[in-house]
Amino acid sequence: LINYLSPNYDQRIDSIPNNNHQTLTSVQSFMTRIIDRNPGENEFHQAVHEVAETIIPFIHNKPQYQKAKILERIAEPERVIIFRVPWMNDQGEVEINRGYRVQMNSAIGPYKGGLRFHPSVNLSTLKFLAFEQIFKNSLTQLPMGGGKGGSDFDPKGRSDREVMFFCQSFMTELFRHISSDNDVPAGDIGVGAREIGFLFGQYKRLKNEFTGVLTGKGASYGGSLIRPEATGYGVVYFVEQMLNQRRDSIKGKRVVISGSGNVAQYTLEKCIELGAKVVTLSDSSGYIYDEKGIDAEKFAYIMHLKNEARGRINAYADKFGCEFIPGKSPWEVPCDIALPNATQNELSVDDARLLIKNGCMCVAEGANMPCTPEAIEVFENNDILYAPGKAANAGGVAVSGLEMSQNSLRLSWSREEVDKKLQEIMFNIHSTCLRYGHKPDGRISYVQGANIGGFVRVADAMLAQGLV
Ligand SMILES: NC(=O)C1=CN([C@@H]2O[C@H](COP(=O)(O)OP(=O)(O)OC[C@H]3O[C@@H](n4cnc5c(N)ncnc54)[C@H](O)[C@@H]3O)[C@@H](O)[C@H]2O)C=CC1
Ligand SMILES: O=C(O)CCC(=O)C(=O)O
Repeated sequence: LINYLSPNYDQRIDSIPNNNHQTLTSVQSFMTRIIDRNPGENEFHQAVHEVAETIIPFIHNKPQYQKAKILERIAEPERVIIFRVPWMNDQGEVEINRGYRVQMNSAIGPYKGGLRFHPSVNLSTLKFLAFEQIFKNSLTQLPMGGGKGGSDFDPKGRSDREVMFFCQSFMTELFRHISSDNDVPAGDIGVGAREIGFLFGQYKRLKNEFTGVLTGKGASYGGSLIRPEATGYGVVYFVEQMLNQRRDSIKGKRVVISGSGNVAQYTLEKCIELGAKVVTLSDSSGYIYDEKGIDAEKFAYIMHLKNEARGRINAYADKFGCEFIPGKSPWEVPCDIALPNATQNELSVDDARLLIKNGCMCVAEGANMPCTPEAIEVFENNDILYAPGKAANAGGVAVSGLEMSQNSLRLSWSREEVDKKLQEIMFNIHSTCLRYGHKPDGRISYVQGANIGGFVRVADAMLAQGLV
């Protein structure tokens, strides 16, 4: 618990409406219970604490939510499935991984959220992601509950054949727990178009039916146009909304991006399109720094490098003659806007201070929970435009929701239609953040706005549905 209580915690919590010492005590006792019930799950504690800090003051004078223990119930998964995934590698050896699906909350729709294949995957990571997903999905205003799943399988360095065998074995257990009306997985780290294709093929074979049970499918078999682009584009649409609040825009801004996967790629593309200069990308080996800026031609190379050749980011530096900084994150590079798009807790309090010192004025999370709680506190205390992932990166799951609608209708909408809906959804999420994010001093906290805006809809649905 101490980890999450930073030195000026009292001061920070005092700035929230309806707050008093009782509120602080309530957050502490709530978190003590969460930590006792979920020992060792640090990422989950971190995600729940960030939400509790804003929701407990909000429900202070709302006895209906307190009496029904809505927050306590939201922090308890409805169901967790853990299973063995045996498969055979190219050398003919048996390998065993662990598969998971966390079905967190279905108050407003079927469980919805991605699958992550990465060696770091464990229950704590997936519970934090599934918990975040509840609020994010609610903010989209689409009928989607919260879920997340995955495996400690590492697709890196595996042949297509090995990835296919793994996906088939994973789905051979998962298929009995999901369906288009009860749980609809999608991609996340390590799960892209290739993996979704293999997973969908096996589901169809086992169930003998063609349904929209996964999103992020290829366009030729029911996928929505713009779904691959949606998370990254949505991040940039959200940044543009935040900057507009200050009568500013992204055009001409210097942008630092971490990651080079799906979210980073399409964030980069939209930044280029809107006239920003992106100077970095990264992967787990380090970052590239291209002072000239990454243009459309270089973007095409990255798409090939990461999605087809499946190479490392230093190949970009070799090809275009720029710097590669091994083992480091790009936050030391001066910028106007920082977009952490790789993974959780990749941006520390020291990184946050350095970014501000170097002139950064806006941070939006393409990744889930990439900034540590202490880094977020520094951003908010310094009046940096800071958008949490559950608001800024909601475009991906929003277009997944639109893919589900198209599958149900057995129709497909044009790129323009989907992109227009995506822009509207990001605009509405931004408005929701403004509506619920006002602090007593007149400033906007996007953290507070996103948490409360996401909570209300789920909480009201839970109240209406009784004690389930
Ligand atoms: N794909 C989607 O639609 C959505 C993804 N997200 C989040 O965005 C983030 C990135 O996901 P994707 O781009 O989909 O995955 P991806 O697998 O396409 O790319 C992940 C990127 O992060 C980097 N990375 C992973 N672990 C790292 C580490 N420990 N240190 C440094 N770099 C690391 C990888 O090298 C890669 O560049 C994740 O936090 C994910 O949960 C959020 C919303 C939707
Ligand atoms: O598109 C989806 O269902 C999942 C997206 C996702 O995993 C996320 O928003 O973090």
